[in-house]
Amino acid sequence: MDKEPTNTKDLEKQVAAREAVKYIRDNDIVGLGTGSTAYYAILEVAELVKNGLKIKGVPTSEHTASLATSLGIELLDMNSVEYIDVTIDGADEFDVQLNLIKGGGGAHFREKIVASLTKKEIIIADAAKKVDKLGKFKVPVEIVPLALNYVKRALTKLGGTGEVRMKDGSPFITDNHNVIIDADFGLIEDAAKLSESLNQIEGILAHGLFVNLTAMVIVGKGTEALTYTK
Ligand SMILES: O=C(CO)[C@H](O)[C@H](O)COP(=O)(O)O
Repeated sequence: MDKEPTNTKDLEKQVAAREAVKYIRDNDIVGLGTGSTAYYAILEVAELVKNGLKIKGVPTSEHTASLATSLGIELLDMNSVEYIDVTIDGADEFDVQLNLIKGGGGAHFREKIVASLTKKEIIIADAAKKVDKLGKFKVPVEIVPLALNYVKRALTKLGGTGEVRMKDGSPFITDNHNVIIDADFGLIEDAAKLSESLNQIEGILAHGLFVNLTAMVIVGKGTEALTYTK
């Protein structure tokens, strides 16, 4: 990925990232998201650290951990913190309630734990991610491979259809050594209810519906940052 944006969408991601890092304070523990938008936030955090800001980062994926380390950001394991002050992450969709679909990059399990530990979860996105109802983007469901067929049938019972995510001809394997089904539930009328139902299915490690975890969404629009709160 280029450090400097080469198109409007990336420029808007950078604008949102620059606005989001304004919420970081000295000595904060900072959750570091995953994906092409969170990438710009990590670059901004690294720049601030270079200029003297003292923070420790908690990564949401192996990829983010290596990127952050390579940029000189000191990291903590999520098991070693009781809370995280601010997390900056991306999303695949968000609605006016600031509920999200995440997991396009397959990192939603760690992203959800980090979000749950976080006092201020800030989502950065480009304008195209805002929807009236979640669900055009399929809901990523991370599944322990042994339970794949059981979970597939349980998803069908809930009205979800979907295939195992593939990469280069083989199933995509997450950082936690699991597989993902991208489940299509159509447009989702009640994200909280669907989230609860998915939480009940044994064999699902985490799904990509994030309900009531977000404090703020920041969207880059041209050179301006628009902030959505509840
Ligand atoms: O949830 C995620 C990864 O699991 C990402 O935040 C989400 O997929 C958005 O990615 P991008 O910023 O590249 O559009």
